[in-house]
Amino acid sequence: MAQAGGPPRPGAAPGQPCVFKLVLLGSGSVGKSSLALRYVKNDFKSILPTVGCAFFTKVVDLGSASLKLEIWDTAGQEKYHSVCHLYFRGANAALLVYDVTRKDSFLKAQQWLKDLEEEFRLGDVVLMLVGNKLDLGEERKVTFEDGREFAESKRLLFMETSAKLNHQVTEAFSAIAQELSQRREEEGQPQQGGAQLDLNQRPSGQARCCAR
Ligand SMILES: Nc1nc2c(ncn2[C@@H]2O[C@H](COP(=O)(O)OP(=O)(O)OP(=O)(O)O)[C@@H](O)[C@H]2O)c(=O)[nH]1
Repeated sequence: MAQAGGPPRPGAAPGQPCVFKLVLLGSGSVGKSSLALRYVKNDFKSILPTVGCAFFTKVVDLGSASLKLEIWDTAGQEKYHSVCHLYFRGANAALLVYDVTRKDSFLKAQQWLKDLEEEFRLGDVVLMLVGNKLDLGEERKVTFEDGREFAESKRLLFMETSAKLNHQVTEAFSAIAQELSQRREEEGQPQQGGAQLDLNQRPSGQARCCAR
């Protein structure tokens, strides 16, 4: 099980990409691990339910800059719910994942948003609602409009994906990375680490540049 506080964070050399923490949240079996696996390794296979949290990293090349995503894949089973709260501390972004064939998972994603509201000022975190298992369209219980309307009402990014068919998976993570990068630029922060880094200043919701 990954540690809630994250891996050790040695000081890194200037010129390294900024590091952003992204958490995957949602009910059990909605496809969080499959989305992470598809994105990081372009693979799809049978996966055991996550215990606690799994951890992936991916460097994203945005052309003008690159950034490193630390992807925290939390366990969706209800018995791990309270533990998951430990993992989203310090997150810069969250994917709220539901299964388009399961209404309960859509409602659970909404509940996760409420939990996040208690932990963060929502504007400080990039949030995306993701309806996964789009390939099971005939069994769909949550319409595209349901998802889009809820996302719009809460000012979330929104996408429907299929980890199985590799549909919109890279696009979803890339959209998050773009938004993180854009916000960073708007804050006037460098995209690469360097002299402006203040290692003592690490408020929640801010990217950590070269501090890892
Ligand atoms: N048809 C279809 N099945 C999927 C898709 N994504 C995941 N699955 C399947 O759904 C099941 C659960 O996937 P996981 O990725 O383990 O789901 P999870 O949300 O990480 O589950 P927990 O670890 O319990 O939180 C597995 O059998 C996957 O193969 C998809 O896009 N389409």
